[in-house]
Amino acid sequence: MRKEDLKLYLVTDSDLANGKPLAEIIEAAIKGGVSMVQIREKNSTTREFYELVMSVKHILKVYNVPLIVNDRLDIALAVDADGLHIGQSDLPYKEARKILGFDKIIGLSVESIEQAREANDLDVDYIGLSPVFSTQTKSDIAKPLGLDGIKEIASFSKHPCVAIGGINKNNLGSIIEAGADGVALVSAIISQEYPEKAARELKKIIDSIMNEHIE
Ligand SMILES: Cc1ncc(COP(=O)(O)OP(=O)(O)O)c(N)n1
Ligand SMILES: Cc1ncsc1CCOP(=O)(O)O
Ligand SMILES: [Mg+2]
Repeated sequence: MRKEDLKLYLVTDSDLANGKPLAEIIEAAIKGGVSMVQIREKNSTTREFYELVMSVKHILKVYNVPLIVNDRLDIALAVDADGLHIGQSDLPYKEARKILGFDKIIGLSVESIEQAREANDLDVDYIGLSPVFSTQTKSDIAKPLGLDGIKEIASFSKHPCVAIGGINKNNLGSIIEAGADGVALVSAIISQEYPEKAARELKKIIDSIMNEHIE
């Protein structure tokens, strides 16, 4: 995985898609600049989750965008996904790595400074700083890390960092300024009438801030 893949990371939730097919939203979002996609289904059966991933897999392949499965190692294996995202209550990282091997991407959520320090002892591919702000999209969230939390974690973490939770076009710039390598979003893309336009707008903000820092 390249660090750049984390820049604009789409996390899906078909319950928030207003009835639109997820494949359509994903393709539009990729055209707008999404660089990585995680399929996250909290209210689906195993079969539905599997079939959903299979139905979008070819799109990600065509655009060469990594496909990550949330929570479910079995589904990640069954669909031969590029990787798996796990949190602090999911399968332990070491077990997931043993089964998936080092060719696959494994992302781990950290919900505190302490967990981010512990993650420095693991060879995860990236960490998800979760949540940065409060959000309606996920009910069981930890206390928001805020921009200060992102700044602190980015200063010592040896892993690429992607922030998640309550991110939109108005606060995204401050997260990149705080040192995150990217942002992961659900509603700011999935629930929009024009996901391509929404993604393009978000990508433009990220690029303008990152380019400022290079110059
Ligand atoms: C990129 C990214 N970061 C954090 C999370 C949250 O994972 P987790 O804490 O396991 O919560 P659920 O998503 O499983 O509800 C994520 N999914 N993606
Ligand atoms: C999956 C997840 N993990 C932490 S917050 C969150 C939901 C983010 O959704 P949104 O981008 O709509 O706030
Ligand atoms: Mg999880």
